[in-house]
Amino acid sequence: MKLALSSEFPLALCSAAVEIAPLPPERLLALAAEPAAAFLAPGGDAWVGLGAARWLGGDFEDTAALWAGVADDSPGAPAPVALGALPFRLGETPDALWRGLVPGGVILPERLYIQQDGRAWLRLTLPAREAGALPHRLARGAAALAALPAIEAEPLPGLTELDEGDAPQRYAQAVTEAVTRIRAGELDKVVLARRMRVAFDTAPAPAAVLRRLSERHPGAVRYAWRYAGKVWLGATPESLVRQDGRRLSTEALAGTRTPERAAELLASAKERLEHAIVVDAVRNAIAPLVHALPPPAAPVIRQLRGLAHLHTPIEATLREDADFLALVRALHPTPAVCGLPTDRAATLLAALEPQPRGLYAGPVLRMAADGSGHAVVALRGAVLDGRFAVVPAGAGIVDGSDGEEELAETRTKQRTVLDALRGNS
Ligand SMILES: C=C(O[C@@H]1C=C(C(=O)O)C=C[C@H]1O)C(=O)O
Repeated sequence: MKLALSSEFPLALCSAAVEIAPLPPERLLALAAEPAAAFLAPGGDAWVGLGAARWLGGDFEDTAALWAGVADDSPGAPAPVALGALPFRLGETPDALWRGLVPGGVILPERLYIQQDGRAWLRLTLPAREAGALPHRLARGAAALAALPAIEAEPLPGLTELDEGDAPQRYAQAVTEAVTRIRAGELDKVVLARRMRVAFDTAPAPAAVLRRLSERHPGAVRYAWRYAGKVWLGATPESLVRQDGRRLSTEALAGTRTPERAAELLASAKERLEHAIVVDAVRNAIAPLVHALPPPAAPVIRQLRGLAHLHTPIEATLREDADFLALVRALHPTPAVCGLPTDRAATLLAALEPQPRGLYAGPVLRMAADGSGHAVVALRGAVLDGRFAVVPAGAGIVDGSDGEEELAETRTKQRTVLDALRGNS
C-alpha cells in the first residue's frame, strides 16, 4: 500500500495558532469548506478540520509526508493534527451513495479547531509563501468563528423510514449462507452488514445531527467526514488503537445484546466465541509491534445507550520502530467488523453484501507529528445526502448464528443512530 502526496499541494507550509473562546465543535460544520473532518473525543477534547493543506488519499504508508516542511510559528499552542477517514477496503468501487466520500483520506487541515482541556485554538496552515498573511487570516478566522450562529441547536426536520422491500429477508438468507460456509470449515467468522434508508422532510444541518449524536452518546467518539456535498458521521463506541508516547491501547468489542439482556452476554457460548476470535486476532496483530503482551483479561460487559457489548481492553508498550499508521494498518480490519481468517471473510462479505461498504467500518483518526494518535472504527453512523440518510450496520456471524436474530441485532444498532436522527436528545 502506497501513499500519494498530491502534487497540487505546495511542499513548504507555514502554520500558526491563536487561542479563542471554546464553542460547540459541531458548529464548525456550518462552514462550507471541503473536505471537512471532525473527531470529538469523550471528555470534551475535539478536533475539527476544514479544507486541506495536504491530503493523503487512498493509502497511508508514509506518515512523514504529512509533516515534512511545515514551519510552526506557534510552538506554544497545540501542534498541528491530521484528521482522516479511510475506507473499509482500499480500491472498492463506490456506489452512488459513497461516490465522492470514498476514498476519503488523511488531511492536514488548512483551518483546524482544537479543543483541549477546556481551552480552544484556531490553527491555520497555509503555503509558505502566504506566511505574511497568517496573523491577519487568523484574526479574521477567529472573528468568523465567534460570529457563527448556533446551527447545531436547530431542531431536526421530521423523518420517515423508507420501505425496505425484501432486503431484510435477503439479509437473513445471507446469514444462513454464511453459517453453511462456516460449518463447512471455510472460515470461523464473518461480519455481514446491511443498510437502511430514511428521508427527512427537508435536508438537515449536519452540525445539528452531529450535536444530537453527541448529546446521546457523550462516551463515544463522534466523527464526521464531508466531501462532495455529502457527510458521513456517527458516534462509535469502538477504538481501533490509541497511541500516547510508547503506550498503546486497543480493545476487542464484539458480542451484542440489548441493555436489558446484557447479562446473557457472559453466559452465551456463541457470544463468547465471537468475542474470543476478536481478542486473539487483535493480540496477534499487535504482537510484532510491541515489547511484551500481558495475558488477556476476561471480557466485561460494556453498557452503551441502547446496546451492550462484550469488551476486553488490551494495553501494551510499543517498540521504538513502530509508528501509528503501522498500527492502524496492522489492526484494520479486526474480526469485529470483517471476520476470520481476514482474507476469506473479506471475500465472503463482499459476495454476500448487496452494497459496497465505503467508509463504514473503516478507520477514522486523528494523529500528530510526535507519533501520538487515536483511530476508531467508523460504526453507528449515517451518510447524509441532502434530504436522505443511509444507516449501515452489521453483525458477527459464527457457527450457531440465526438469520432473524442477526437481522434484529443490525436493527438494534441502527436504532441507536435513528434515535439521534429523529432529533431526540
Ligand atoms: C459491525 C458493527 O459492530 C461490531 C460488531 C459487533 C457484534 O457483532 O457483536 C459488536 C460491536 C462492533 O464491533 C456495527 O455496529 O455495524
